[in-house]
Amino acid sequence: MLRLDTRFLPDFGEALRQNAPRLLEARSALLARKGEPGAMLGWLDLPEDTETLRLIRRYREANPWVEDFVHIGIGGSALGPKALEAAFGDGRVRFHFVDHVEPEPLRALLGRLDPGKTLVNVVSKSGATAETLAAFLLFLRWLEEALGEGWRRHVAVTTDPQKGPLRAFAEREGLASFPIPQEVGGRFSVLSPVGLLPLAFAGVDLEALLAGARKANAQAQGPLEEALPLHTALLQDLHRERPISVFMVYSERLKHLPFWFVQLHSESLGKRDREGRRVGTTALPALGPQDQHAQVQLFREGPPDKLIALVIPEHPVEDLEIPKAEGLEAAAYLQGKTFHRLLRAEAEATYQALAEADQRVYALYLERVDPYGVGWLLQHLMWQTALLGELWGVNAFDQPGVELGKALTRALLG
Ligand SMILES: O=P(O)(O)OC[C@H]1O[C@H](O)[C@H](O)[C@@H](O)[C@@H]1O
Repeated sequence: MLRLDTRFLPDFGEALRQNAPRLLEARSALLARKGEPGAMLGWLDLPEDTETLRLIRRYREANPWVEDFVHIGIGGSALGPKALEAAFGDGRVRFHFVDHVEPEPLRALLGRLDPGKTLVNVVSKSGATAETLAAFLLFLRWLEEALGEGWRRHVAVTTDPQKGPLRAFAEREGLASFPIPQEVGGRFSVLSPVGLLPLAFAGVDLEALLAGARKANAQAQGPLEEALPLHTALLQDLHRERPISVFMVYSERLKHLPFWFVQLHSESLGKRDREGRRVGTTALPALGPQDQHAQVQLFREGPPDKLIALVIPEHPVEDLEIPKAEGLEAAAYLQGKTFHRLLRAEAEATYQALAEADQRVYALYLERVDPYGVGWLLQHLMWQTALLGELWGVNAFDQPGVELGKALTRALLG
């Protein structure tokens, strides 16, 4: 269950009423394109895709020997699974996310792995991303040297269903491969095999994850009063003149989630609109309670250039009591309380303190940090982003601005 709280934004109810026609129009415009080739709305259907789930399950069961899982991919091909594995992985398979090209950590990783017990999963929609291909070549050589012809069983490829160099390679070598549906872009792909395959090896409850995402889909398409993504899209829209959109999550397990959101928000919305104007707000990742001791000073007393969204878990999955001890009177107020109660109190205190400093802040209450709740949150945020694309007149599903950097990298390498 996901719940929006706007108690410190008393003007929001009225704004929602006034903006209802715009919001409903944005949703209709988005849904009207569903099914059109190139509309890139395939992420809407991923939570329903039980066939892919079945294939992934079967592959996981056929490979019980895997002890180390190397996930090679970057951006949308890494950030979602990285966030969810950290949150919900059962630790039985060790995960290694290779979304960089720094030689020292690559060497160190190869040095610690046993090729006979390692599955190398290469993930790329385009099949042509430099960082991903470079790392894949390295791991391919390493597997071939250690295992000879047997290397093939140690590689899985997740890429475009038809196009691209990795698809061609997988077919030629007869490798296990999984499709990223054509109509699903990288940063909207966490519930496709991009996320599902690694998370199956991490022991995550995939059904619950997808069931949560289906709830977000249902809510988003329901009556305006219940359509939460329309509400948070409006909150972001009303504050678009504030250049910074803080995404602060009160959960250690979800510590990588803000980085997934940063790509989703920034790459989808930071671009030129149809009139050529530059639009977008800068997503700033933050974590509670750690950032209470780092960024919250700025959020409270710094310039009023931010909209702050707090994600706050309402209940723990499992709680833990803070023990009592003699001779530590300073901690007396903590003793006998639970850790969740402390976390919640800190979140509420920050929420209130920010509002009292006249900062614009709202909260998304997550019933529990579990796959169901987080599946819901992820799909909610994808809806929010897609709706903002409509409201701001930008195509939320392309990223023309990153192409020049890629071309220049190639040129520099000769
Ligand atoms: O999945 P890939 O095709 O390898 O792309 C990986 C990432 O790099 C690209 O440059 C895009 O900016 C991202 O949107 C994408 O997620």
